[in-house]
Amino acid sequence: MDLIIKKNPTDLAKAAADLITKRITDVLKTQDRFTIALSGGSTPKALHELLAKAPYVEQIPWAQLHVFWGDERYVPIDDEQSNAGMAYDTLLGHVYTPEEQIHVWKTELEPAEAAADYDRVLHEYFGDTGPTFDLVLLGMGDDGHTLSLFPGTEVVHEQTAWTAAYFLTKQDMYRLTLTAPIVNRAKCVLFLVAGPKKAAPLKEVLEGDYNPDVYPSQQIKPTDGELIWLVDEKAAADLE
Ligand SMILES: O=C1O[C@H](COP(=O)(O)O)[C@@H](O)[C@H](O)[C@H]1O
Repeated sequence: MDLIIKKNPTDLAKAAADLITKRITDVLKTQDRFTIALSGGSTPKALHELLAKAPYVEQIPWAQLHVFWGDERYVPIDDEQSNAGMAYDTLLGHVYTPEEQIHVWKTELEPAEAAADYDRVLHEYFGDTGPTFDLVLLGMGDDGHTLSLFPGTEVVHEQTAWTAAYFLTKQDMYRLTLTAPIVNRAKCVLFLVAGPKKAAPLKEVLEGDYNPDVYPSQQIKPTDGELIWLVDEKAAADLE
């Protein structure tokens, strides 16, 4: 595991943009497509906005990207809570990645059907064995959740299925999410974490006892891939 600490959210977004650009260009030297899973939340917005501008917008071969989302709120894409909607507004609406390479969770279906549909697409795309995404971008909530793996939910312990849909009582909404089994087969997982509210959960996730029911982010440990935590100084404040 690599831990990289940056001064503030602006420096963090720039470091993430540099790292992602380098990884995409390096990987595309040996294969013709790059598969990325985006996340939602506040932290990726600044990153997306940066990637949509010079120099990154010219450096990244957008047409070779295949885009998925780690999780989604069960809302229409034009709802302000939609992770895909946010990504289109801040990034995908400003670059050229063919629509058929952008895989949005189908929130027009019933939640369980939307999860089954995404699972089918992912299995068709990656096959049933071997590595999955070239890069998964993740955030971590103040409560230690990542993806839509929230504390105290059964999906945190999913061992087999690649996707799940469930009703998240505390938010009064359905959530659609990838699970640890598929994310842990990624070639690289990059967490982006910023702000003082993340300090206590980050310390527990990285330095505390293993307790994924309370800190679901602890479930993310790629089997063969890299794990990078890119955090700002405020989020890192409690670390040893
Ligand atoms: O609910 C969500 O939150 C997490 C963390 O978001 P942040 O705003 O604290 O950065 C995010 O990773 C996830 O995709 C999203 O659905």
